[in-house]
Amino acid sequence: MNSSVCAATARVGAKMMAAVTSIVLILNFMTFALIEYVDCIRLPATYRQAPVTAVLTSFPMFSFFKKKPQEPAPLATSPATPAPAPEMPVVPAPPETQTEIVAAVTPAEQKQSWMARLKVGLSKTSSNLTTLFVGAKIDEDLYEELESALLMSDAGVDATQFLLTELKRKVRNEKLTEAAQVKTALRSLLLEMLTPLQKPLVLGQHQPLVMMITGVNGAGKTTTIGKLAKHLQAHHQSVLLAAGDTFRAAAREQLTVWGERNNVTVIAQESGDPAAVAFDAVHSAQARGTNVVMVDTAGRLPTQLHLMEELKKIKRVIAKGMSSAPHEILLIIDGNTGQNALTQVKAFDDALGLTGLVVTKLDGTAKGGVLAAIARARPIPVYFIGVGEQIEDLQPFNAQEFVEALLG
Ligand SMILES: Nc1nc2c(ncn2[C@@H]2O[C@H](COP(=O)(O)OP(=O)(O)OP(=O)(O)O)[C@@H](O)[C@H]2O)c(=O)[nH]1
Repeated sequence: MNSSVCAATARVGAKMMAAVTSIVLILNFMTFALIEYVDCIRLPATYRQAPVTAVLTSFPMFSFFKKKPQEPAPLATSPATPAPAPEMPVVPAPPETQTEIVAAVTPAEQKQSWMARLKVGLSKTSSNLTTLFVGAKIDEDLYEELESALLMSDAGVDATQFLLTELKRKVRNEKLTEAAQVKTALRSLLLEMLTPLQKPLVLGQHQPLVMMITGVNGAGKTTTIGKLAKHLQAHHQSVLLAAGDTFRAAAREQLTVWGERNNVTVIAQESGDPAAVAFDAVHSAQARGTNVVMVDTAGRLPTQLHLMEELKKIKRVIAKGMSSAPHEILLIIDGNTGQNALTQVKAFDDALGLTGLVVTKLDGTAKGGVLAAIARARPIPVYFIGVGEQIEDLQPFNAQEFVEALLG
């Protein structure tokens, strides 16, 4: 009897303990939830949305350029917290602060995927060039096939003839007997030809470094500006953009909104005078101590002479704002335009005195040979080549990598 009373009491006690423990747990949970809620409503709305904003801004920005902004963007915008504008004299940066944008910053895996994409981009030319050496005899037929392959790769008549003549000479002088040896000889000739185009964009020589970005419509100017701005920021350079494409509807707004999202100041004006926008941008960069100014310009054909005159005017007006500027005048070339790209290089160089080229879209139907044509006719440095729309798809031009992608 006593033992059964004890057991019953123990069971009742255990149930009571469990009930008390549950109540305490529920109370704890409610208190914790209440504290979280109170904390949460005390935070500013923007902070609570921060993760969402971060996700949005971490998306590739390039598709964004072609989208219309949801709301009209303000004209001259700065990053969310505008940098103070100290009155800074314009002095050249000391040499030790000079830096080059080089591919060395690319991590190994990224480098591999870049090479893979470059190879895919140039695969058409590469397969045309490499298959003709397989099991071939060194004779006129081989040279004729090589001539066709080079012409089809957009190398143009002059570069093709030059390569063939030099190759025949090499074969004779070095007494080459195997097709594979001829291929190796071609590889070294191409490398010799393209190496002079490999020059890095040097930063830190001017404060600010002023770059004018030009090109025909749709060549990839705005996209390249976006990618370059990111590269420059990665090299610890502050960047200011001048929305000098006052022609294409919404170009200014797109650049402005992109600038806001990426903490890059954008100078824009309603006036529609690109030279005035560029002038303002240079002054603003001097006042803020910004490292690099990139002046976007509207796309134009070299045959539109009045528009080419407008470019010359932008250049002159920039020089009024800073006598040594513009320090870089870049032409953006669509790699798919074949020999027409060479015509563009010549025309823009004659009008402006180009300092560098960026060849975009080498991932499409591009054949790559146009670089050989440029090397022969106008060896202007190719600072960057692009194989896609992501930031990492724009990389400094490296002749060795390029030849490897073409000839394996
Ligand atoms: N596949 C590929 N597309 C690219 C590359 N670079 C740019 N593009 C695309 O090319 C199109 C034109 O690029 P934009 O940067 O707008 O060209 P733009 O020269 O500023 O054009 P306009 O302002 O009209 O003169 C866009 O759809 C870009 O996403 C590239 O390397 N590869």
